[in-house]
Amino acid sequence: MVLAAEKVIVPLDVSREEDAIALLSQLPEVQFWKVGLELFVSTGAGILPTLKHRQKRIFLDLKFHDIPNTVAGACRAAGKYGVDLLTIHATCGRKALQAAKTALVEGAAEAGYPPPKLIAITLLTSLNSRDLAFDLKVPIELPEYALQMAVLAKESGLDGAVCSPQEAAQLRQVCGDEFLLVCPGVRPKWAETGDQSRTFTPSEAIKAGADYLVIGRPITAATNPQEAWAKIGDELANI
Ligand SMILES: O=C(O)c1cc(=O)[nH]c(=O)n1[C@@H]1O[C@H](COP(=O)(O)O)[C@@H](O)[C@H]1O
Repeated sequence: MVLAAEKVIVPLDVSREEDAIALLSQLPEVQFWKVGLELFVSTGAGILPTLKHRQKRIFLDLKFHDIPNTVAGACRAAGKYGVDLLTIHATCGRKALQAAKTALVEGAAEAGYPPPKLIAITLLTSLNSRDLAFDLKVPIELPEYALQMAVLAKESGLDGAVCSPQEAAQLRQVCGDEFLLVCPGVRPKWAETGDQSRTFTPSEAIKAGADYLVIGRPITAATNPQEAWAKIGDELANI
């Protein structure tokens, strides 16, 4: 039996802090929340102390992508927030990933926090094989590309990767049990796919080896978010 509260991260993809706080209140069972670009760019870091005050875990998903010196500076600053997870694109390259990890650990230590886990975006779950081949001009198969990005992250000292659940089993096999796999692109059978391309259902994603599932709109855009959360909870409880 898998508990949704231990496995599901819900993104606060809203532009107003009051809407984010309304979601926290509507979904008290959710323990792990994601703060991403929309909320952070709209309102700044103000939501983070609110989440900490409520003893929630925080995934700060700012998807850094820059040169080593710049990502290191951003990671040092992010480490001071006391978050649990932080994202960077694997395509920053080895030197930037290594510098980011070092700076993140130092920043957290300076603020008296344990080191957050730094996880690498392998290939956004909205992209498909055609996008990769024809637009991004990457001449290798999509699963192999995602795997190589995860291997780069692991070799660079990162703690895990963000991947589609469709690639989770292969990444788990190659990167090992300690490597954290966080999977967006999760859609219950009853939910719309929207802009996600590489999806699995919650139970398929867990069975494939995901440590955490990021599930947003199927819950947060539902007419009744509490009911949607409960349905996902039932699906996971029956694995
Ligand atoms: O880093 C992420 O969390 C992320 C990576 C990725 O490849 N795909 C992806 O959808 N995400 C995030 O996961 C969330 C998915 O939300 P829904 O599509 O509403 O379930 C969004 O907040 C995205 O920013």
